[in-house]
Amino acid sequence: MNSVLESILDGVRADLAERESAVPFDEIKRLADQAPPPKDVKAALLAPGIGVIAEVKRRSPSKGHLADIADPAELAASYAAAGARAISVLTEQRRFGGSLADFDAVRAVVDVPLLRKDFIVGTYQVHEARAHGADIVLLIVAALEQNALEALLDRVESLGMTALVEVHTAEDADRALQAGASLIGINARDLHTLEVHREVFGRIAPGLPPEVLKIAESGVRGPSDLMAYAGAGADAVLVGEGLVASGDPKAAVTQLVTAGSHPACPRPSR
Ligand SMILES: O=P(O)(O)OC[C@@H](O)[C@@H](O)c1c[nH]c2ccccc12
Repeated sequence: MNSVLESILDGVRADLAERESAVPFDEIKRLADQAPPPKDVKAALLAPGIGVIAEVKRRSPSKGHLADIADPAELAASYAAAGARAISVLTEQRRFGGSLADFDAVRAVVDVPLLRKDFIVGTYQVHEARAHGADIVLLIVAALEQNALEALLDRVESLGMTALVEVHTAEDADRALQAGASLIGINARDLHTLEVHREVFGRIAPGLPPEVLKIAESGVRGPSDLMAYAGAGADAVLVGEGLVASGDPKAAVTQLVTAGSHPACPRPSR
């Protein structure tokens, strides 16, 4: 595993150990069982047009500070009002400045499916995501051994949620399919250099079966990037920086949603 990812995971494990001692596993499981049922994520993503998954993101390892988000709930409500199909909330604290408090604030005000965007390393975090009302959980292939990936995917599905399985390479994509992923995110950001290479999507997506839903992750600056990803077979795009650092996230997400539902926007064939 590469060192950027390894050091992020070290921090994630340390923070997780603290939460596990504050709220024991049995308790988080009980809270997960009491949460309102998860939403039908695939139905939301299969609606006509290319979907936009809009992200609440304060900072990133590559750029540092991205945006002062005083009120994540207000930002998320504006995403949903503009027609975002789903909302992603970073909950990793050390590198991305996110938190479960941000997630809760967003969950309280929006009805669209919510993605817990974090580095999931164990089952505790999956139940924790459900306890906080998550519908989608990110599983990053590069961060997990194959047996862990498979066990976590089963756990996510057994709680009625949907796993977004993130890949960076064709080898990752094979592992995701092997694990049974039906929603795959192709992340254009290189894990080693942290640079974005948008053409990665077009290299990997054609090798995925048509019934797999494909999300293009990272590097969407505006409608023309959305159109390009759509032309390469994306069902939806996941956008963070391009919204939060735009100065007017509501206008930026509206432009993307409009482009994604425009008749000229390419559609995946299935
Ligand atoms: O801000 P961008 O370039 O629009 O990227 C969004 C999203 O793809 C990115 O936040 C992301 C993709 N996979 C991740 C895994 C962990 C943390 C963050 C991410």
